[in-house]
Amino acid sequence: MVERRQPILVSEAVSRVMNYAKLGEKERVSLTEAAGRYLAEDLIAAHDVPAFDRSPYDGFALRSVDTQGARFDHPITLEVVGAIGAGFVHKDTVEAMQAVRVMTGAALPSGCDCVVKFELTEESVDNGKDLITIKKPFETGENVSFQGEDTKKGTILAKKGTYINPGISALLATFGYSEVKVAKKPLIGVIATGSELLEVDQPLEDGKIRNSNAYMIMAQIERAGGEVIYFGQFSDDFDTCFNAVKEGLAQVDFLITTGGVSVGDFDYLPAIYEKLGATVLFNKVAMRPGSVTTVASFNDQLLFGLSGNPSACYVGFELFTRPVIQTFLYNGTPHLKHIKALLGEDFEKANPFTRFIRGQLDYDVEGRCIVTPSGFNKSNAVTSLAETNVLIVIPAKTKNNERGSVVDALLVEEVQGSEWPWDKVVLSYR
Ligand SMILES: Nc1nc2c(c(=O)[nH]1)N[C@H]1C(S)=C(S)[C@@H](COP(=O)(O)OP(=O)(O)OC[C@H]3O[C@@H](n4cnc5c(N)ncnc54)[C@H](O)[C@@H]3O)O[C@H]1N2
Ligand code: MOO
Ligand SMILES: [Mg+2]
Repeated sequence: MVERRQPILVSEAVSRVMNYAKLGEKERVSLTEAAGRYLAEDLIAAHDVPAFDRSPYDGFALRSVDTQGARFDHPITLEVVGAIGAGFVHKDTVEAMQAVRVMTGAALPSGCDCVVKFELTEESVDNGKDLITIKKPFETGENVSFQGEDTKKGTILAKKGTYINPGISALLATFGYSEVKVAKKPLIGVIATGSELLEVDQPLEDGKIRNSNAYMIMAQIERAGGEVIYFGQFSDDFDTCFNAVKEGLAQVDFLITTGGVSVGDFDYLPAIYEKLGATVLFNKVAMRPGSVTTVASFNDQLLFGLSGNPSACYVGFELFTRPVIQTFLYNGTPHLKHIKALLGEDFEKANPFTRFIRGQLDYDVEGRCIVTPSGFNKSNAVTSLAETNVLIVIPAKTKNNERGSVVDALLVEEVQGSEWPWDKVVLSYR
């Protein structure tokens, strides 16, 4: 007799998995290696930026008070008493009717309170003295980049768990971090099961397919911020798969398998969990694709039994594995980014389960988000995944969802994500 599985709501399944999510360790890496990693500590401004008042232009620093009354027909003349490029400091205090030639980024000489661009001055030499004339008045503070105008010492600039994008790298360098404390990447093992699987470089044979899921999952792990250890593909043989899972588990933080989780004669994962003594958190979720997704816990590890069907495997990873990886990396918003969007075409099919349709996000001329299903969208589809950057949520039992209607959508390529989208995203029903 075939086993009858009891489906649970997607939100309930995610919450069961998240009960086992854990924070990872920290490690120090060089600033160069930190790009693309996640901060393990808040990034706090160690000093004001800029750290001193400076010139934003190539020109002359002077005292605004000296320019009062200057007009086109009544120019005033100042003596140029020094010249500094960026990186240098003019040592004397500038006195009345004096100016200092300053380049962009140079510290504002003491006594000066404004900068006049070269283009607004006329230069001359008289009796060996360098002079400039100015034909309009300037205000105090004009053309000055003030100390702390970019940020003040002590400001929290990025929270721990933030993805280190090029801007964060610039900030880390600004504050002198030659080494950065980042979240250690979780090590995630990948095992593909199935006697039908050919290696990628093997020619096609009758009844066989190339193993695409392993490569898809490895790329998903990397996109989610994890590190992959690939254990290979194994035929549907209980002992072979059991040993692969057992040995794999000993080396990783989390383990993903693909295939063999349903009720078929050669679907050995349920029996493997049993022999291992793992606790199955669920083995049926009210979602399509990916209803067979099974997650089990073993000691403090999680085993993700993703479906063999490519689209189901993809969706299972994004909904259940991604937030666990992102939590490990200290991201407080570990789930897929949730948005509301307009459906780009009619979607007629109804399903007893909530559907996560692979689609593409685009913007119309008014700037609205439009999400459109990507072609062939069955659970066993592989081609539609190539153009997927969003999962469109179609509520259970609804049909004739019309083009232009507002739907929930989850962005798979957005780094920072959502905190807990499931209260807002429509729930699944049996
Ligand atoms: N009687 C029932 N049959 C099935 C049910 C059910 O509830 N009752 N569920 C169906 C659903 S839903 C799905 S999804 C699949 C899940 O199957 P498994 O996770 O057990 O995966 P397999 O049986 O091993 O393979 C399914 C399918 O995927 C292909 N596959 C497997 N591995 C890979 C890979 N690495 N790369 C690419 N493609 C892969 C495999 O050849 C099969 O075509 O079960 C339904 N059946
Ligand atoms: O798990 Mo299956 O994908 O619902 O088709
Ligand atoms: Mg199967």
